[in-house]
Amino acid sequence: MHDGVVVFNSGSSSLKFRIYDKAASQQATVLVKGEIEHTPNGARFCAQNHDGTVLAQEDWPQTGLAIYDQLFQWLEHFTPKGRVVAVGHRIVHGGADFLKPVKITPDVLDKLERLTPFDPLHQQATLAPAKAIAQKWPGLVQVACFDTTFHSTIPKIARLLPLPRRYQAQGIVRYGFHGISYSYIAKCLTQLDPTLATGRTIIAHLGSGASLCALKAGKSLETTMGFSALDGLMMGTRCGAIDPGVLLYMVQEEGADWHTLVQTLYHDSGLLGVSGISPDMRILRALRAKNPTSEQSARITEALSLFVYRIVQEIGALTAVMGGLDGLVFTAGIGEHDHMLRQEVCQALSWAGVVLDTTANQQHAALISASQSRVSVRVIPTDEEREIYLSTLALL
Ligand SMILES: Nc1ncnc2c1ncn2[C@@H]1O[C@H](COP(=O)(O)OP(=O)(O)O)[C@@H](O)[C@H]1O
Ligand SMILES: CC(=O)OP(=O)(O)O
Ligand SMILES: [Mg+2]
Repeated sequence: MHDGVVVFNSGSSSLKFRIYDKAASQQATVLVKGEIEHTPNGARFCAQNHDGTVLAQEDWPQTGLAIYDQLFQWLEHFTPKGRVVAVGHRIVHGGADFLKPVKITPDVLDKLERLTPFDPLHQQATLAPAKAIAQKWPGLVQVACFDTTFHSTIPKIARLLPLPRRYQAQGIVRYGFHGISYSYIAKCLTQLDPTLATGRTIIAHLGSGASLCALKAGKSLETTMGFSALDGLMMGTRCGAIDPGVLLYMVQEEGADWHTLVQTLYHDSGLLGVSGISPDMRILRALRAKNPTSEQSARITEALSLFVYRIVQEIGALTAVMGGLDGLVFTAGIGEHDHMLRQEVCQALSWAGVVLDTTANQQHAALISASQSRVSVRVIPTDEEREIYLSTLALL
């Protein structure tokens, strides 16, 4: 009989979950892993055994909170022999109060809920499984791990926003996100490439949400997301950093209220907004390949070019902050799988001494820079679930 630790990693386009074998402790042995991808008609659910055997592959009509009932039913059905001893969660915003993982209590839940205005897209969504479990199994130990934790090393001056001081007192400062992923990659680098781990490396977490982290001597020195997960790079449905004058225009000329702004900036912009088709890189690439000369493909090309342009621009800014660049790591859905995107970014970085090994890149090799490249370029699949598991274990 195995004691299991369940991990939930809610992202903006998916909910990834894992059951770890607690008996294997630090080895982080996965018993079951699965994912719920949000689709326009509901959700696509899949789960696999530790050996890759498919346990389920289903389309669910449920959306929102109803997904958790369905998922818990599946998990309960699957784990009657075992015992779940703890659940670890990715929570996006820890604010100023939560600087490291904590056990979830009603008071902690309450404080985290109050950070919802800081991140209307994720905070409620990442708290939802924790709240549902607290209701269903009130005695079960739950641990919150935060995207913001890894960035607590960012210098004070880089945290400040040049606004009137009263906003700083309200917590309106820069936090940074995707820190669970960056923490995992930083640890991988110490094993894979100690020179990069102690040098100046940019990690590009390019998924549905996207950001860059300037890692200097293993610590976060700067990152492209700031106060909220809306800042920085262009993303699947988010615009990233834009001139605040545009918001003033929307308010004044279109009468946009808070709801309209949230919808436009978080949900209707980015790759989706510019292509007018989809936020999903796989869909955009496939449509363009099918009919390269269509008007639709021209819009897709423009969206992809802007996506690359913003990454290159921000890599330039982070390189300046670090005083140079020794390494570049691609990770998350797009970073791990889209070799064309990596090639375009690397080509635009030849000024920084990046030379790509195109064959290694097409094969998604671990090291994709050529031997003469001044900058080592790597692809490291992220594993936020493992990071959450180990933090949860540490608090048990
Ligand atoms: N094989 C692939 N090729 C290109 N892009 C991909 C591929 N697989 C996933 N993606 C991109 O990655 C995104 C999901 O990334 P992920 O890191 O899982 O996001 P999140 O954790 O925010 O849900 C998808 O929306 C899609 O754009
Ligand atoms: C912080 C953030 O943008 O997360 P995600 O990539 O899951 O949307
Ligand atoms: Mg993610």
